Amino acid sequence: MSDRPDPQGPGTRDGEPDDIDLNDPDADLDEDLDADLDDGLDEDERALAAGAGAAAAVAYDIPEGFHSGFACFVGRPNAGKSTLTNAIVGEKIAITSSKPQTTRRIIRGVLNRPDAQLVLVDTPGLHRPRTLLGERLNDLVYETWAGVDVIGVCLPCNQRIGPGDEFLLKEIAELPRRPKLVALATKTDLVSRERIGQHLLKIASMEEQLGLTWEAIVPVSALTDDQVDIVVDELVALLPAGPPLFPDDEVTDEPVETRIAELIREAALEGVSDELPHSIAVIIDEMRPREDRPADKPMMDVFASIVVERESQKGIIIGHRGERLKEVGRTARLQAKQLLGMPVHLAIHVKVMPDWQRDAKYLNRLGF
Ligand SMILES: Nc1nc2c(ncn2[C@@H]2O[C@H](COP(=O)(O)OP(=O)(O)OP(=O)(O)O)[C@@H](O)[C@H]2O)c(=O)[nH]1
Repeated sequence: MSDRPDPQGPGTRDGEPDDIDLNDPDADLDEDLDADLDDGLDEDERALAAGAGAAAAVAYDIPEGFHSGFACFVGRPNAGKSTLTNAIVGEKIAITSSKPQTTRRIIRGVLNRPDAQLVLVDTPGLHRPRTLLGERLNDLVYETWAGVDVIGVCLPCNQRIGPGDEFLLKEIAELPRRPKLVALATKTDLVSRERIGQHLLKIASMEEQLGLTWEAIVPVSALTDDQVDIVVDELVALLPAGPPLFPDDEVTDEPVETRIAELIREAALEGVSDELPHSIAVIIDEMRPREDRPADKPMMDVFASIVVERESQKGIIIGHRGERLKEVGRTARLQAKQLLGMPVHLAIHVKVMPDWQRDAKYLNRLGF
């Protein structure tokens, strides 16, 4: 797993952004802070985790028979991969959205158990590339598949298995080093037991049809938390023996700026349609603790940009009299507050990077 460049960083603002301050800066100031801000990592552990990344084993007392490794979920757009990742890790790490193909980044979630550490990687969906962004995302997917120990193939019960699923599995079957495969019949809450049964039979028949082997076939609903624990058991059982790869108090190695950017993008995606979801990216321009705050009442200033591809899209994001952008800001601010454990002052600009999905310079700047 290679560490990708951090897309965030101060000083990236340019152009003539729209600047709408969405905050009532004092709204949160008097609330008691109940979150513990100390993440428990000492400097050495932090350096190890940040510098050496996944390759580094962290020195702990490792019980006999400990297993660790990487798993990822694949499946057609909207198959429920991100939702399942979140259900397993138990904290919101990957954004979920009803829009297909909104997962763009690789995000690792780390599940720690006494006997094992499971590192989950969330990938973009594989699709026919129409832009440079599409090509780069596909490369990222193949790279991820080649590096994991187990792939959970998500086949939603409420949709027939079709050419898209078969294409995906053929691609996996052709990998030079094929990870172990587990079939996951997702979204069981949406269909009858009879339909689940038929779906499982169809999944089983794919072994022969495509020349692959399922190590397990598990029906699961991430939404109602039905059988999520069984999915974890099956994935863990397929990991190689080895020490933990990350400190055991770390849920994800995503930089906090990236997580906040994703929260803003998720809020911005709510209620937009057609091509717009794919045109939205978010940059954190700057994030710094407010200076004049008492030590026991810290506050974070976050300056972010929502990037779109065309002027007309800017208007949609901002909405009538800025109402839509205000709502995006409010939603994202509350979630960022929860994530950081302190009040957040969030200022969002909307700016246009014309056709950024096709422009190498913009893509580099956005971290793709
Ligand atoms: N009823 C039901 N809905 C689910 C379940 N899992 C996911 N969903 C919904 O399905 C939609 C897509 O879920 P995601 O987890 O974003 O799907 P994804 O496979 O990561 O999608 P992409 O990012 O497009 O690849 C969302 O509206 C989820 O709420 C489930 O177990 N049951």
